[in-house]
Amino acid sequence: MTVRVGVVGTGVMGADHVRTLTGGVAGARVVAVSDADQGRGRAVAAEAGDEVVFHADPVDLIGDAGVDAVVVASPDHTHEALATACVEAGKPVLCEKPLAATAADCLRIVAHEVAKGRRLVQAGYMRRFDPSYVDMKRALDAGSIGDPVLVHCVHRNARALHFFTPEMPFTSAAVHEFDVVRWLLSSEIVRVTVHRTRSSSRAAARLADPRLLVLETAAGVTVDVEVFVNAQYGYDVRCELVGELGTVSLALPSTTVVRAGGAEGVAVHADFRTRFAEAYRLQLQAWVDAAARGEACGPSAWDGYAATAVAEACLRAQEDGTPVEVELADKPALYGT
Ligand SMILES: NC(=O)C1=CN([C@@H]2O[C@H](COP(=O)(O)OP(=O)(O)OC[C@H]3O[C@@H](n4cnc5c(N)ncnc54)[C@H](O)[C@@H]3O)[C@@H](O)[C@H]2O)C=CC1
Ligand SMILES: O=C1[C@@H](O)[C@H](O)[C@@H](O)[C@H](O)[C@H]1O
Repeated sequence: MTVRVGVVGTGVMGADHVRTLTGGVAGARVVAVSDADQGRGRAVAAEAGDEVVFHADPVDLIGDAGVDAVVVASPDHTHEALATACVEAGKPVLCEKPLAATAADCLRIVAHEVAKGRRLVQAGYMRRFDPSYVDMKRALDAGSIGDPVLVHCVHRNARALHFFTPEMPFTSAAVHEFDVVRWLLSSEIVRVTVHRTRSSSRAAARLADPRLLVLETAAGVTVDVEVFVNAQYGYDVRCELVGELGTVSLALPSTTVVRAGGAEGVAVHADFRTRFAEAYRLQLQAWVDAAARGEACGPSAWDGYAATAVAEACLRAQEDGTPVEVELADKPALYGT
């Protein structure tokens, strides 16, 4: 079966997903796109193929009988309404992270899905499909490093995007760490502390950057996260799990090492699109395969809610630097124990 996919939002990520679905994912065909910017949307549609339909209104794309499943890659504040419309239409949706702009918005998506009685939403936390994170989890679950005690994370961007607000280092960047740590450790994050340091002179006026976060999980593991969205030199994501018997880390994301001019080195990625290209592809492939089976896989709407709830706890914690508890709603049975 070929899954006919509609993509809402054809900016940086949406256009990337259209290209990946067209050239790197088996069993899928992009049949429709939508974007508030008609020129951009129509250009991406034309590039994807003559038969790709452009819908000016994303709700029309979701309702299109020729669309089996939807990717939502429009801005965060649009996610709740669009993901909910997909659930109402009974169509699988891969919704870019964060699942929605606030934890309350995420929880409303969860409530719609629970009322529908089946999982239709996959949150776009693609690191769960990244081969090196997958290997880390495999090593941990196999007992190779013993029980985990600490995790060290680094999340650096070369430059914050023009639309970055002071909240976004938590709600848009570190939210990836919140998701991947919950998944790696199979444990909820229950408490957060946000440490300020001197801000980089390269940060925008209202942006405190970098930040150091300390997370505590229900199982008592402590996690530190450096989030630095104006690190200048490139895109750099690191993670090391420390266990009672050893450690496991992400390897340098490079296939070659260059030795020249008396130095040895690897290239640093410019942004997430190249660093996580294979993760985005594997995420889409898993989503398409699950949609063809009438199932859902990967991070759920509940996972999307939990990650954003941690981000909101960080926003409260930054006010005076004291630890803040993460309050989660009761987890519906649809999402397991
Ligand atoms: N998983 C990941 O690593 C990444 C995820 N993202 C997420 O992807 C989403 C999109 O981000 P970018 O592509 O960077 O943004 P972008 O600004 O490049 O693209 C967004 C597109 O959505 C369109 N749009 C705005 N409102 C719309 C609406 N109501 N309906 C349809 N189209 C609409 C805009 O015209 C624009 O073309 C965000 O939620 C962001 O957080 C972004 C970067 C990386
Ligand atoms: O989701 C993403 C961006 O929105 C965010 O701005 C970056 O910091 C992340 O690394 C990237 O994966």
